[in-house]
Amino acid sequence: MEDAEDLKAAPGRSNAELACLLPHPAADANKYTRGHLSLVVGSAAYPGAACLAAAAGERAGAGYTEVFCAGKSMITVRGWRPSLVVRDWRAWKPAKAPAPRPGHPTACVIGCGFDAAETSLTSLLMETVRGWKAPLLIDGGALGLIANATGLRLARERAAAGRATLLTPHGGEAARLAQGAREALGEAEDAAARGTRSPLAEAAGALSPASRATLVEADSAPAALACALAEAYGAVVALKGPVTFIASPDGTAEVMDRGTSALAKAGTGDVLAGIVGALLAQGLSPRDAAALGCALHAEAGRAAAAALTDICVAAEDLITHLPDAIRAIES
Ligand SMILES: NC(=O)C1=CN([C@@H]2O[C@H](COP(=O)(O)OP(=O)(O)OC[C@H]3O[C@@H](n4cnc5c(N)ncnc54)[C@H](O)[C@@H]3O)[C@@H](O)[C@H]2O)[C@@H](O)CC1
Ligand SMILES: Nc1ncnc2c1ncn2[C@@H]1O[C@H](COP(=O)(O)OP(=O)(O)O)[C@@H](O)[C@H]1O
Repeated sequence: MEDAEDLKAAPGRSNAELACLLPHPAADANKYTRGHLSLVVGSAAYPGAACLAAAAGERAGAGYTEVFCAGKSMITVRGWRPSLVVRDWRAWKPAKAPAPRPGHPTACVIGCGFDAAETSLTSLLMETVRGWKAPLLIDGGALGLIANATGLRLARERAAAGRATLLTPHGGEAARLAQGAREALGEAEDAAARGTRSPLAEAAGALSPASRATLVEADSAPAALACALAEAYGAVVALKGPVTFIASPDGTAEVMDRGTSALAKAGTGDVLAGIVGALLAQGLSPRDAAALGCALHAEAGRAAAAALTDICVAAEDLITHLPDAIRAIES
């Protein structure tokens, strides 16, 4: 990896490059071949996040959209959109799900509407990080729950097993992930001082000096922070903000700067997670799913602002205007 000062994210992709990735259904498609999206979302405190992420995922092309949520959230999610398949999250068994097979892509989104203070959700998350074989997108409150030495170790074990992970933090969540990586570095140093061998110590030892420096600093630039988190957690990281940086564990990064401040409203991140998760569930790589999903989200924000003004846009409007975003990218 380059020195932190030298880090340059590649410019955003062109419409032509993105249009090639759009997952139009094949003539012989059925709901299973189009992609199965499982969302583990929506605690009792935040049923709305489940509604937004799931509806966005369905609209972004997933053939079968299944929501696992708190029992108290089920009625809200069912009432919001009858086409969603809604289950209690006690029925979520990530390790028992079949491995993805050719022609039947699948992915999971976890964390929209999790409360990071709700530690009872930690086992649900860690079981998923450990057991879910297909691509996994971690968002919202789940990012706070994975931001520790155990979470980092499990994320790295997924990467070592060839299982894809995508993290979608906002600035506050990215700061927590960096704190978790610092905790892991500290534990690794303690283990090294004791002469104990541990996977965490080896992982921390292998971290590039640039990433180490970025994680230790309090105010790292977002591009460098996205790259350092990607390397530390072994995941693609889309660090959201007025400009979004998409970084991969190999040290490459790209910018997505199509957004609008009309997007600065509660729930727009849940919509993004649903869109990107649906693209993963339709077989795109994490890097391509993040690049296309973030661009579609931003274009939907622009289309919604054109129709409604940049004052009036709310998260639901992005779902309504997703077709305009697809047309903008195809034009
Ligand atoms: N309708 C709903 O049900 C909604 C549920 N949501 C869910 O609420 C949970 C908590 O998410 P929150 O983001 O509100 O709370 P967080 O606990 O993640 O964020 C709280 C703190 O993080 C920092 N922060 C937040 N956004 C930031 C940003 N964009 N840039 C820099 N720092 C930032 C601020 O210091 C803020 O006080 C998540 O699981 C999320 O999915 C939210 O997405 C809002 C909508
Ligand atoms: N000023 C801005 N300009 C462009 N995009 C923005 C701006 N503010 C927020 N966004 C986008 O809106 C989304 C907000 O996500 P997030 O903070 O996770 O919201 P929430 O947690 O409420 O769902 C991100 O995709 C982010 O890039």
